[in-house]
Amino acid sequence: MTFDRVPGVLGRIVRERAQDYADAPTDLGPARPRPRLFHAALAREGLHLIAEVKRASPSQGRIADLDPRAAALAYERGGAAAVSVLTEPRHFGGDAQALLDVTGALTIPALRKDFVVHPAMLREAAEWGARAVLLMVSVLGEAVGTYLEYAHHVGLDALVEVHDDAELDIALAAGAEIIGVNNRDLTTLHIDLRTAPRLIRRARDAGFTGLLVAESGYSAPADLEHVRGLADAVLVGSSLAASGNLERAARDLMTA
Ligand SMILES: O=C(O)c1ccccc1NCC(=O)[C@H](O)[C@H](O)COP(=O)(O)O
Repeated sequence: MTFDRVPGVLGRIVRERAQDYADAPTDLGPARPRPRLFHAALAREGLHLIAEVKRASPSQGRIADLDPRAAALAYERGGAAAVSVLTEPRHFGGDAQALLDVTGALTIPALRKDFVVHPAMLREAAEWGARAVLLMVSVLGEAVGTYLEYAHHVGLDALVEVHDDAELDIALAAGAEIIGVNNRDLTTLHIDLRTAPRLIRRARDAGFTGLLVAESGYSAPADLEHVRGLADAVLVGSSLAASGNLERAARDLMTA
């Protein structure tokens, strides 16, 4: 699979990741049971927080020198239902050890947040203790259905991310159980908080009965009013990571 058609910053990142995994074996190993712990954490009544361990990003540069384990434990104490851990090294300051440190310490489930371009990344995520992976329709296109099967094979839930109507149609056709709508256009890095509520309504109108996650750009309780009663969860990184007190920031953000 080549990624020449993926534009902008995102294109650069995914081509780098494809190069990183160019020689990795495609074998997923034996099938593992899927306990659906990430799904279960978000499926209860109400709006849940997926708090992200995010040390840097293309839009913000350096955010905070977080210790991943301490950060994730603070998020857990602050009421997060799940954590997202970046493992992309060049632009987000992530690595395998960050995920291993988090999954070794937490009781809530962890999502491996990376730019999945190769089946080996799913096998790794399972081996490193993640309960879910991010699959981006903007990167994988129609192949997201195949990657969804790979994720399930290794026992992982998948957060299938979309940003526009065409990507949502692909996620629905692929049989996604959890769809994330990213408010951030990953080509321009522009954030529009109207994107998630619009596409979430569209998914429900199309008969989608799975879980819906609103992603990116949330920093205050008032921001969440756009998605309260619509989304099952919000995925928040930069504002929490930069707060200086992750436990309190997580708790304060979700207080209606
Ligand atoms: O965050 C970025 O600048 C970025 C740039 C290019 C590709 C992906 C990027 N971020 C991934 C995400 O969408 C976020 O990490 C996640 O949704 C949390 O967003 P935020 O709360 O705005 O940090």
